[in-house]
Amino acid sequence: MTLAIEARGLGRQYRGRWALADCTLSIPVGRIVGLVGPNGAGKSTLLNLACGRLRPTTGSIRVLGGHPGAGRGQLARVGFVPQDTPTYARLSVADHLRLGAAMNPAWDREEAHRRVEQIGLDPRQRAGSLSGGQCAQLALALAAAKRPELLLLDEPVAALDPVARRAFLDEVAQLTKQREDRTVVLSSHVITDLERICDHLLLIAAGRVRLAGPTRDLLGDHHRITGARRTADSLPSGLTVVQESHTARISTFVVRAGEPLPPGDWHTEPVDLEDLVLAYLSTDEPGIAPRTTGGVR
Ligand SMILES: Nc1ncnc2c1ncn2[C@@H]1O[C@H](COP(=O)(O)OP(=O)(O)OP(=O)(O)O)[C@@H](O)[C@H]1O
Repeated sequence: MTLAIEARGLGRQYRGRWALADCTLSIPVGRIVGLVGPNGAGKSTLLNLACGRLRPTTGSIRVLGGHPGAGRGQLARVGFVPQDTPTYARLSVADHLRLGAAMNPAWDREEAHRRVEQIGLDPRQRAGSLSGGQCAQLALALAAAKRPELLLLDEPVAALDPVARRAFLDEVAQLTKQREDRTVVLSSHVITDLERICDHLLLIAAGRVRLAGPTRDLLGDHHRITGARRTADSLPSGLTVVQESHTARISTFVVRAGEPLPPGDWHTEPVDLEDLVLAYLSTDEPGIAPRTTGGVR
């Protein structure tokens, strides 16, 4: 099976400091991947490694079976919109479309014009006079019209107003419906946005992969347990305790379980994506990691 992204022991240093370390992951083609993590976690670094703008310090990364950025063929298969959505200030919107058409063999002219019209941009307007949100939308329209097999979007909706954001996310979902071998990776801090469209989660914290997999499986595996105050050791064995909190009388745990939890004197409920991400990020302090229970089942 060809993977959209496959990394083995991938690491990247900036001036001797690790931005990403020992990153091993596999992302199948055809997924919409939500890339999440706190500020400075290494998300942009990973996306830059995947498109070939950065080279690894250690390990390897393959994208659609090839080396990132290796030659025109590979570049044509991958679209990347960085966080700062670069456009050419002195060129007009129409110039950008012409440039896109000249540089991309699979350019979809109709799609590009449709998007620019939909966004309401004046083709004669120079990019330098567009608002931040309009610039971001132009960059996204260009990336989509390139019709890449893998689209990497670094916080694409951060600058968009709520209506534009919703429309954009719907368009991203459409992109993968149009072509089932198309993969989209988008980073965002707004988990509810990701929850709407993503079917795969990649959670990075402090330069390391903390959680990865199909969202449905991850949500099915995790539960919130609430009951009378107790220690994690009194829970059934084999659970991974991701997060725990206690009041004087009540204990709450977010746990990962490979199979359904046995009945007990506690209340069990599912978690949503935001609960899950926050639970993993709550264990982000050095030395605190999820642990496995060893109690009697
Ligand atoms: N060009 C650079 N030179 C030095 N350090 C860098 C450089 N780019 C990133 N870093 C550092 O690498 C780490 C990871 O940064 P990165 O931009 O990948 O994080 P991020 O998860 O995308 O963050 P954010 O959510 O804030 O955009 C941070 O500590 C950052 O300061």
